[in-house]
Amino acid sequence: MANSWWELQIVCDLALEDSIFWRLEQFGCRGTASETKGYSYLVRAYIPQEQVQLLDLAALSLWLRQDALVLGLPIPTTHWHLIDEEDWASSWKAHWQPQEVGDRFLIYPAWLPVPDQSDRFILRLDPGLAFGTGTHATTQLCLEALEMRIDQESHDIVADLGCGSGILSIGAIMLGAEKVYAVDVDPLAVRATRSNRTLNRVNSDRLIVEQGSIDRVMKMIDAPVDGIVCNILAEVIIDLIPQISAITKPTSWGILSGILLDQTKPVADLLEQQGWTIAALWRRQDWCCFNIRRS
Ligand SMILES: C[S@@+](CC[C@H](N)C(=O)[O-])C[C@H]1O[C@@H](n2cnc3c(N)ncnc32)[C@H](O)[C@@H]1O
Repeated sequence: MANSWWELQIVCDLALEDSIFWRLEQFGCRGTASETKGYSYLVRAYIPQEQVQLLDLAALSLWLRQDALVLGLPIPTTHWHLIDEEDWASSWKAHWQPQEVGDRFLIYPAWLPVPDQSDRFILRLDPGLAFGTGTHATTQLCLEALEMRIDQESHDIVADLGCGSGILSIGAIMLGAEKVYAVDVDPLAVRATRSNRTLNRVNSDRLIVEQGSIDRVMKMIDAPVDGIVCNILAEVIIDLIPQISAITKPTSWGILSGILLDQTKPVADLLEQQGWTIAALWRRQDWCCFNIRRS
């Protein structure tokens, strides 16, 4: 079958959602969707056929079982089958619906007709193969934190590290950021952010997107930024913190998400060593989001 995808179906206890999403992301899954099935939860995830062997899928299933055992939760069942590209797109799209996030945003799948009126910012997205549909707690925490940080008067210049679909960059622009520098190591994320920029009619002078990480941002900017938003995993964030400090100024703020509850201490310790104040620590499910500032 040309351009085939593995569709993984995992039936699990609701409390396992976070650890399963984390495993699937680590494994390289490109799209995920979930729905409640009675007292259980059905997670669907997709990965290109050529990227994994059957043995890899068996190993993933084992990790998911072990995670559940460690957490003392019922063991999830994992099934997989091949589907073609067209079925992948329609299957995943059928499960993703518009969603209100925070007080200001309505995240809207690109393929649905836009409502005539809304008192929210309609953030249209086709994430393609990139992460960032707004359904994940870590993304929601960032959008809500951006609502608190940015307004039309603040004229903030922002860096979005690990932009995925571009959801946070576009959200920041809608709230009033003057300019956003967005980077991602994944070329598919860069492509998705650029096409979502067009979809939301954001000028390419205001949202500058390049492949890379914070060292790329250092080359893109001509002065330190006012704010940083970074929704990656704790291990990556820890590596990035010294460079984040280097591209910010004494009045800058930061929003760091994607950090599991039991990973907060090393992140907090390093931030404090680097002269950051932790203004607030928000939690949703097992995920935490640091709202930080320099002064
Ligand atoms: C959890 S997704 C976040 C996507 C989007 N910002 C959101 O909040 O929904 C993390 C993204 O970071 C990217 N990434 C991982 N390590 C990175 C690094 N060292 N520098 C830049 N991007 C990175 C991944 O490719 C992925 O697109």
